[in-house]
Amino acid sequence: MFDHNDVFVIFVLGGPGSGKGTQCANIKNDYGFVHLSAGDLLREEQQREGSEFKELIQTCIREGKIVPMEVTIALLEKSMQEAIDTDGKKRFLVDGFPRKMDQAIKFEKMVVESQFTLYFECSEETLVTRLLKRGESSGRIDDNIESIKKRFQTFKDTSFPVIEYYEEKSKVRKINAEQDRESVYIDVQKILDISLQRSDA
Ligand SMILES: Nc1ncnc2c1ncn2[C@@H]1O[C@H](COP(=O)(O)OP(=O)(O)O)[C@@H](O)[C@H]1O
Ligand SMILES: O=c1ccn([C@@H]2O[C@H](COP(=O)(O)OP(=O)(O)O)[C@@H](O)[C@H]2O)c(=O)[nH]1
Repeated sequence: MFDHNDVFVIFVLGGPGSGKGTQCANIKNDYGFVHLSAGDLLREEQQREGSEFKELIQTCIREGKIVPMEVTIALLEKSMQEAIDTDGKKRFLVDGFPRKMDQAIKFEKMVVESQFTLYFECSEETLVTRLLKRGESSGRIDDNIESIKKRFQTFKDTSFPVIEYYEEKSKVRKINAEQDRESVYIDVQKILDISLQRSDA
């Protein structure tokens, strides 16, 4: 368990293809955050020789389902500890997580409380266009129309309630992710500049 006064975590949420990874790369560059994508960590674990979770992860990702939280939380916590041990880095973007209420509760109880959630809001029409385009080169088993529809359903039924939960606690910073990449990043920077100043104070 980390102390939230010492380890600073921002959750980055939004529908599939809303630009979470794209904007996290910008933030990592300019603000020195460690970027931890839950989806990337799961894909790495799925490729890892000897992993007992290979099939479970592959099936969940293809079907747009949420991998049981124990697996994802263990991967996130391990990566956080490694970043702290090797670089002394203590600011984390946790991208694409928590996607289910049980994950949110467990992570904040067992790992660290989040500062706030950046929420990239975008229409399904825009998301589907971006994901199909990404699918031309991503090689991802879930960037096809059948998986995309399932991922949208999971987002609405399972992940959106997490955003509502944090909204009730006034811990959501919403961004219009419909705009071009540069405009989205301008809005991201405005939010971060205000929030980081506050936390430095
Ligand atoms: N603002 C934007 N406008 C148009 N395309 C975008 C924008 N942001 C990201 N993309 C593209 O859309 C796809 C999904 O973005 P990505 O950052 O991978 O989203 P996520 O991590 O939320 O799934 C990628 O191919 C990315 O290059
Ligand atoms: O905490 C997480 C994050 C991701 N995933 C799985 O990984 C997939 C891809 O997630 P990622 O964030 O990489 O991509 P996105 O769908 O947001 O484009 C999801 O559909 C889930 O099946 C999961 O099970 N738990």
